[in-house]
Amino acid sequence: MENSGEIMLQVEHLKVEVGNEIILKDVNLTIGEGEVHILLGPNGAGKTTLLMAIMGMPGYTILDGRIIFQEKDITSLSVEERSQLGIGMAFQKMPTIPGVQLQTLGKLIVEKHKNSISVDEVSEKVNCGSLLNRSIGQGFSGGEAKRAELFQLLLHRPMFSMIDEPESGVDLDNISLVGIALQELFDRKLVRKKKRSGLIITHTGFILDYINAEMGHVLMDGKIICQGNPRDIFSGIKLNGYEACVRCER
Ligand SMILES: Nc1ncnc2c1ncn2[C@@H]1O[C@H](COP(=O)(O)OP(=O)(O)OP(=O)(O)O)[C@@H](O)[C@H]1O
Repeated sequence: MENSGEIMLQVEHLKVEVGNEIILKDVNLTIGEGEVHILLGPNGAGKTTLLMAIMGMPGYTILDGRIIFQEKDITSLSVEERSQLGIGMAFQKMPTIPGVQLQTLGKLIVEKHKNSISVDEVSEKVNCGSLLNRSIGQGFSGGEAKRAELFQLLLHRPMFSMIDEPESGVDLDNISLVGIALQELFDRKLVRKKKRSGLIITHTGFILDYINAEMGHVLMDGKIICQGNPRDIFSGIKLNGYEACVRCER
């Protein structure tokens, strides 16, 4: 992946409240065009909160700071407006929509985005064929829900994709499918040289075997306390735990 030097997303001094608790205190993050960044941090650190706040989900109140996407201040825009600008997300827990089949949603996304790629083509990539005529999310196992989320994201192909723990609940047979699908999502050669970017939460680092991520960030205590080469950060954490990140604070 190349970086043209243009900034895709900038998060400045972000302070976010969820359910009367301040979860993010002062988050700063810059992601360039064509870059994929990895977000690490212990359970409860606020990784999902950061993604939800960038997406503009209700319940994630921004008390201070700004979110700039492709030079536009999106801090007060709705989820729909952010989605129209090119921000998309695969959630950690898939929402359930009884009565709406996954393939119906897939076809709507294809129509809306006038994609050349078909529902069947994408469902094959993430092994979703058997889920297409089921209600979205209803009774899906953890791994099925994760693959269905990626199915929607691959059809949507946003300029900026956020993915919350793509590996969680996915079995060993399907994990390489997920890795390859994400590799393709960020492959600019396949998308008319558009420099798509992403932010991926991972606990296992599996995605680093598939995507040459530019940067890793560690979120702890409501702030990004460490950033750098994702592989170095990940192996440091594996060896010494997140407490070593607090001491390191590079
Ligand atoms: N509605 C809520 N009310 C109160 N606290 C909340 C609410 N939603 C989330 N939290 C708290 O916010 C903190 C951050 O949660 P978040 O899901 O962002 O963490 P995370 O880093 O993604 O964790 P994990 O690695 O376990 O997925 C947690 O302590 C969580 O309990």
